[in-house]
Amino acid sequence: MIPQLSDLFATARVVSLPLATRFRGIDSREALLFRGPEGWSEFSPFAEYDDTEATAWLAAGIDFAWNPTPPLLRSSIPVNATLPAVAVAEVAAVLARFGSCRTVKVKVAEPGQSLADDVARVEEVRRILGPEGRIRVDANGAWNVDEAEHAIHALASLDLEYVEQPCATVPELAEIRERVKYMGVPIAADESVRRAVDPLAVARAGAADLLVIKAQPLGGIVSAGRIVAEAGLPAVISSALDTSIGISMGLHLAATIPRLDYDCGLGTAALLAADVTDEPLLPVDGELPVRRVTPSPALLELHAASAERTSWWYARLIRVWDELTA
Ligand SMILES: O=C(O)CCC(=O)c1ccccc1C(=O)O
Ligand SMILES: [Mg+2]
Repeated sequence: MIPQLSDLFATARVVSLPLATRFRGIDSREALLFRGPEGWSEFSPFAEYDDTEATAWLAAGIDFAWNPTPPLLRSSIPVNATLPAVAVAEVAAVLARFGSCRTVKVKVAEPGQSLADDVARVEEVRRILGPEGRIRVDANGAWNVDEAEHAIHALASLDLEYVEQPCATVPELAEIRERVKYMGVPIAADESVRRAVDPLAVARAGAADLLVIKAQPLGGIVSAGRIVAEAGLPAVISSALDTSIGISMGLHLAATIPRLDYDCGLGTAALLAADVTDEPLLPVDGELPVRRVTPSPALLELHAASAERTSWWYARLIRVWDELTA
């Protein structure tokens, strides 16, 4: 069931949360929050996404607010720390925000940086985690196949759990996966799932060993859960740098997945310098509890987006709701 626009606007609030560390080229994260019969939910497609792409994000937000979740199979979710492409000198301080996580996802291939920067950053993470720590890297599709092969050769001695979206396209993923198979480095697909016309194409092509699954871009808990089941590959449930309310949606998705073989990328509230709740979903001993989140009125007020940005989000909500109900 899709609520009326007036039902959404009855509780809608737009917030702008400062980031502790620049991430994906942004210093603050905007989100539209609203409440339904099941509780608070989030609509936060990135600003540059068009209305068609944002439609799945709204379907997800509505689903989490209006529909009961499927049965929850666990009450706590192991999570990784997420390290933006910061300088070596900043690595320890950023990781400290996540508490003691055994797994770190390191952003690599940042525009304007070199492979040497990536190697130095991953070396520093390995030094801090020790040999038992699990390190995965995420290139956000920035390498071509040769660059990916070169980079994986340079990073492999640091012991990689997997490489997330080394290249942009499914055929490139298939090619790099074949080239590094002999090294035992698995390939994960993220953008090739959440931004693809067909999220199952990458699995069908045999182009990835595992999938990164995000609740909002994949249309919500039920829809994302179906994709995981049909893909038949291990899934890492991750955030889209959501507020604690969006993280809560991801945690509920993670709790419904029959098998969770990898730590989930849901620790990202630690990258925010402020949140909408007095009890943010920050990892403790590498875990997060599966629970809903209610924002604090004072924090909604304190972090309210400007009038101009609020109008922008309201207009976007109207357009995307129109597209969703068309
Ligand atoms: O997976 C994680 O550790 C955190 C989520 C994350 O990295 C992310 C957050 C916002 C936008 C894109 C991405 C990404 O995985 O590429
Ligand atoms: Mg990714």
